[in-house]
Amino acid sequence: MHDEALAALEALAGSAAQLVLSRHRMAALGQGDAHDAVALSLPGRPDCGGLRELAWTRGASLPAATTQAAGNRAERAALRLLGRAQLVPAAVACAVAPEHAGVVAAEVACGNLLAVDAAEALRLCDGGSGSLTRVSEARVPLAEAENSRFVLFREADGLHEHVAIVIGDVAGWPDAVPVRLHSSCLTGDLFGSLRCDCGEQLRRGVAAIDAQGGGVLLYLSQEGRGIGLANKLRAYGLQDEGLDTIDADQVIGFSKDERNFRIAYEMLEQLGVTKVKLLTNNPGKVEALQRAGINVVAREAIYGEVTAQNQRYLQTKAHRHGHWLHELLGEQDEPASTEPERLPAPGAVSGA
Ligand SMILES: Nc1nc2c(ncn2[C@@H]2O[C@H](COP(=O)(O)OP(=O)(O)OP(=O)(O)O)[C@@H](O)[C@H]2O)c(=O)[nH]1
Ligand SMILES: [Zn+2]
Repeated sequence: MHDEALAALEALAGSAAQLVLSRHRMAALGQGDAHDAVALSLPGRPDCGGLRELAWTRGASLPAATTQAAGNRAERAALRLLGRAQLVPAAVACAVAPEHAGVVAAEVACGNLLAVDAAEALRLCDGGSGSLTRVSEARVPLAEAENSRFVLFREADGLHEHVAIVIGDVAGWPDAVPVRLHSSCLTGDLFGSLRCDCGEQLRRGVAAIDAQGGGVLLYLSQEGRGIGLANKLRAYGLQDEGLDTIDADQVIGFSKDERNFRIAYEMLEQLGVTKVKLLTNNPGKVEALQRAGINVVAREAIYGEVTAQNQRYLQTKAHRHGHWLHELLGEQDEPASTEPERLPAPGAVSGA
């Protein structure tokens, strides 16, 4: 947005613009315990540069005399839509003054403005059953698993496509199907970035599933733990200034993990897979699948290499995300076992 657009918006609505920020951005601004969305009324007439600084710049602070209120449903929906589009979750909002309602309605009627119903937007962002369509599939032999099929699923609004790589024949599998949920990482998966362990985990995951006679790898369009590549690169810049992976995401307005693994449940359901052995170090993936109703009977570790460049990232995942990486990092407070852990039945997981 630029200053003329901001002025035009205020003139059309007949009210001063507010800045709507997420709870995580508010925490980064030193305002804990905020609502999911917070509407800020700023003193003076801030320009777009000032708003942008408050939205995602490190070290910014709220001007004195700023007042804040819990975001209403439209403001919450705006942040959810921005997050879904993997943009920075910060919105400029103007309430339409009663005497401007007619002009705004006319602009909507002639197509200059798009009216979006907040409740519908929230429903869309929440996904839910039936939101995935199985679109197409083909045999794609892989170096690590020759007998592979790619099955593509598309979300209802077409923004995201996810691929199930089905290795071998999983229909009618007698026991738990080996499954890996892998969130996309362009830098690591495709280019072998040393900042993370994703590329190795991807290839080792495919090889491990093949070695076990078959299974499914879900390649999920959730770049940067769901914040998108643009924001992941912003977060990398902040990490280069000294922040860890969680604090960097918070500066841009995101939680420590923006992914929703319900999509994985729906893909498995459509593939007829209900009982799985999960290849992961992430307790959140186990919990999410259990909660959705998948029977996760075992969990197997899947490691990449620790490098000088990714060590801090992996340590943060172990210490702040609670990932099972202590053995990999040579930290002895986790049972050292190469056997799959036995897991409790769905419903028995605490907090599920
Ligand atoms: N926001 C953010 N995302 C990152 C960063 N480094 C890697 N990622 C993303 O983190 C995700 C890692 O995905 P996975 O390998 O499926 O998952 P995981 O949660 O580490 O769990 P595992 O199953 O144990 O591998 C990918 O989407 C990467 O793009 C980072 O510094 N910031
Ligand atoms: Zn990665």
